[in-house]
Amino acid sequence: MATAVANGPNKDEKRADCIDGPTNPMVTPLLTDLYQFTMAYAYWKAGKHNERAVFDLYFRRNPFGGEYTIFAGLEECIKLIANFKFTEDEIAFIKSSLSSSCEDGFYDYLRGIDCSDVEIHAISEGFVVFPKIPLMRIEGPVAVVQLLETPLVNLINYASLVATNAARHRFVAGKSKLLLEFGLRRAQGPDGGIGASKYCYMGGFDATSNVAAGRLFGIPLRGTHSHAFVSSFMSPDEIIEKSLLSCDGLKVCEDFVSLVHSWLSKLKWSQLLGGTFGETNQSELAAFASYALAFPENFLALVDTYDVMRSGIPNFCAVALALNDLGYKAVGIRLDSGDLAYLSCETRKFFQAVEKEFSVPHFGKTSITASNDLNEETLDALNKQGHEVDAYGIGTHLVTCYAQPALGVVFKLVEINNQPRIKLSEDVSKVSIPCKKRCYRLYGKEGYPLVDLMTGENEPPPKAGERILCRHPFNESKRAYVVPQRVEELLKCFWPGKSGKNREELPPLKMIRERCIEQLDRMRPDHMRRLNPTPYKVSVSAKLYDFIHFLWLNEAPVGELQ
Ligand SMILES: Nc1ncnc2c1ncn2[C@@H]1O[C@H](COP(=O)(O)OP(=O)(O)OP(=O)(O)O)[C@@H](O)[C@H]1O
Ligand SMILES: O=P(O)(O)OC[C@H]1O[C@H](OP(=O)(O)OP(=O)(O)O)[C@H](O)[C@@H]1O
Ligand SMILES: O=C(O)c1cccnc1
Ligand SMILES: [Mg+2]
Repeated sequence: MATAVANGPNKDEKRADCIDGPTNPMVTPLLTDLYQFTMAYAYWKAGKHNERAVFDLYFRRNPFGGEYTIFAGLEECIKLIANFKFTEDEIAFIKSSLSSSCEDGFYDYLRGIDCSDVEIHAISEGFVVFPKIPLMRIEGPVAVVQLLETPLVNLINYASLVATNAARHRFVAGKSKLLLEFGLRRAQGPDGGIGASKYCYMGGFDATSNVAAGRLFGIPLRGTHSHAFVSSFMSPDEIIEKSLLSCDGLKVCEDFVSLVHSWLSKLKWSQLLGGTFGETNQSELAAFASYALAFPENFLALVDTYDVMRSGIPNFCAVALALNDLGYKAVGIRLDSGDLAYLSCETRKFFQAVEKEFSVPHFGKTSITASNDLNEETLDALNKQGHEVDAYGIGTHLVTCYAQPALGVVFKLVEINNQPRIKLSEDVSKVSIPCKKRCYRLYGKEGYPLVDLMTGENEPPPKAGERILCRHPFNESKRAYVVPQRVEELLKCFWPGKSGKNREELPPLKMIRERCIEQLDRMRPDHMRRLNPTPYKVSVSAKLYDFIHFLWLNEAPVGELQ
């Protein structure tokens, strides 16, 4: 074990304490709404800026018509908090943006602030979460925490939305399918593209085509080729370098293209396949042969440029069989148009016939990737029809969150100077839940989470085996006694400020992904189904219920009828 240096922490300890800045350098203290600065000034002017405030960050409704959400984006929030400091340039810009009547003392104040006195409790990233439960509780000097509202909401909103979208696509596709995120070109700008790759991986995708995201986050990279590559070839005569070394390195095939041609003839005249196709497109054959020469160990062909069954599939098989002669195993094909259920089944039959006719073991299992405007509904339709797809490449609908463009994350004041605060609304679902709270997940005897429970900060925690009354926060008649088998505290300290608490580690992305998959597996199936899922119960303790309603009556003016 390393021994500590007398004058402070040793190198390892120092490194553990240092948190890099946000992935996107645009995430600075200026990435906020102007009104956060005007409020900060007004707090400062009123001498209120150091009042201790507690804000909850939460959302009101699960996205995509579902009953669950994946919490994502926390690491980037902590990276912002850890590095929150204004530069002189930024202060000069704020000064130029606020009224000239704002006093200089405010800018001295801004110069001095950071998040060393801010305390953040949060649910762990990758957890399944539900409406109204604080995902993060942010406590600190009111002016500082107010400045954090916009960037924190921004960092959580899309991250959680797209991670949930990915989890939902995974749910429909099934565990055995390979899911590839292909969305960069369609994402909402570079940050949308990078964020989509990170959080789709977190939500259960296997790989991305986004090279920058692969480098930044260590996400596995995968890809095929495009129609342009196929249509860029005119004929097999174009291929100059035709030799290919066998997989074992022991022999050289001097003319791989001729070998491919000979296989194409065998396919055409074979007993099982004869008559299913005639002349295939020769420029496509040239493209496939070239790709195989470039990547003999990773040959995957896009087969729909001209005609899937009459050209793409026979051409692919000819190249794959030629590769097989040299000891290579072709990876598979990608379908990017047409009826994906029908074409995948026909392709599978063709592969199985090739396996049988030419005794090529496992050829029937050659991988079929499908793409083209896929979304939850099309995946579901394919399942219902029956298909033979092994992998999906999904772009536009996944990364743009086409089905729902935003998760309504909000940031509400729940306490100031130890005084609970409430925000009332005509719409009960928008009434905020006051007080600095603790949150628990109560598990039932079958191991499923039963209910999430919010209590006041100082209430005794629920205990396994002890009956506790869980109440709907606003509906008097909805309540239930729960005897939890297990109790899990949800909010953990991710930024201790000056509290002296231990800080939770920020785990690597792969670990968050595993946690997310495990969390989803643990949910009761009726909460997860696509059609009419059962809402998960979110509740408050009896004491908190009484307090909410006391405060509500206290703050709401009594109407007068005339
Ligand atoms: N069997 C199927 N059941 C339901 N939807 C499917 C099925 N096969 C494909 N789809 C979907 O139908 C849509 C077909 O779209 P579109 O008509 O634009 O494609 P296409 O004409 O096949 O291909 P392209 O225009 O790219 O050449 C896509 O969203 C695709 O995902
Ligand atoms: O369909 P998405 O889910 O967005 O997935 C990514 C798509 O991007 C590529 O083609 P692109 O859409 O650029 O061209 P295409 O529509 O002509 O195939 C690829 O072939 C997929 O179809
Ligand atoms: O690798 C692919 O096949 C790919 C990548 C991005 C978009 N469409 C397809
Ligand atoms: Mg497309």
